[in-house]
Amino acid sequence: MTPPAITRDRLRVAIQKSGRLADPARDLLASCGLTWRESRDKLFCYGESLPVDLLLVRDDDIPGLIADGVCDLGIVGRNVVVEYDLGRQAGGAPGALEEWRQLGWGTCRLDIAINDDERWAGAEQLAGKRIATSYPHTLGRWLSERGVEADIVTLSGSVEIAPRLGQADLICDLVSTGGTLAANNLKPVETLLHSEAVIAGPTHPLEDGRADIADMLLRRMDGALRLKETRLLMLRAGRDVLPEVLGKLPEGGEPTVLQVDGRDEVSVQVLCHNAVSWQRLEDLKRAGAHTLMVLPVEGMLP
Ligand SMILES: Nc1ncnc2c1ncn2[C@@H]1O[C@H](COP(=O)(O)OP(=O)(O)OP(=O)(O)O)[C@@H](O)[C@H]1O
Ligand SMILES: O=P(O)(O)OC[C@H]1O[C@H](OP(=O)(O)OP(=O)(O)O)[C@H](O)[C@@H]1O
Ligand SMILES: [Mg+2]
Repeated sequence: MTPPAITRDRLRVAIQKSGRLADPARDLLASCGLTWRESRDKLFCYGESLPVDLLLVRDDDIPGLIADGVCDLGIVGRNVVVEYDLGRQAGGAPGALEEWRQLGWGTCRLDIAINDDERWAGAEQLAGKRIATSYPHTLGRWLSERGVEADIVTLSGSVEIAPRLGQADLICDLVSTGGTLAANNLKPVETLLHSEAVIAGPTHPLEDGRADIADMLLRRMDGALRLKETRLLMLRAGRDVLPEVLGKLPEGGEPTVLQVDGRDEVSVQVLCHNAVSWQRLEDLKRAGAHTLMVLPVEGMLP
């Protein structure tokens, strides 16, 4: 069903109310200059500094809210987006969502895992087996791509104990450290999906004033994501050792070299787009630099 055309002059972003993605999502939006006032039931945040409101929901509800046009964007795991769209497609509807940005955190995998003491010989051995999962559509696609017919047992949680309870022969679930699998005597054997948090949005561009607001938010987000890793490296050095010191700077950045008043010394500043290691600082010190400082960058306009 095509959602009705909705006209709004404020952008609405769905984020997880509580759980793994809740705090990083709020931190990211706050780093874009967003401030908000929370409703009494803590389900809605009214954007004060920008016309961007937040809806606080369970992560599973985020794709549907976007597809129905209730929200414009959402911060959610790729695993949830993919499962939702495959579910729609299984029902004959077109996919409704796209990844507008990849955020690089909330990373995990959707893996097939079997009992520790079993041998893995490939997907064919799953024929006729019962597989417990909360991702029936993603698993279904993977199996059908391999021509394997298995029995998918859909569970909403505690998937890892299904084999022990006799509900299933193996599982397909999210894995990060692998600790939960190991605690349940299971081992991962195949990865169906590599996931991370994403900005999910509709497949079509936004209309009315929301398009400009979304552009601005995404522009700020791109800047914030880039700045997160960016550091300003500052140091001092005698003019005589400057070539050696410059040779030890991280690659990429263009250093600014300033004369220090009344001394035969310079101050060097350079933007680094990756972490500056202790080893790097020691190398610079050995080359003759002193008073080295690495500072986070809060904001930047080119
Ligand atoms: N072990 C993990 N390590 C890292 N990221 C994970 C892990 N498990 C899940 N994730 C990612 O974080 C998202 C949210 O996980 P969380 O456990 O908070 O969800 P949930 O229990 O479904 O919460 P909700 O109550 O909102 O439905 C997952 O959809 C996935 O993208
Ligand atoms: O590989 P690990 O680091 O052990 O993480 C994997 C576990 O994390 C998630 O569950 P979560 O802890 O969110 O509990 P839930 O299943 O109740 O959501 C996932 O469903 C796995 O059970
Ligand atoms: Mg959920």
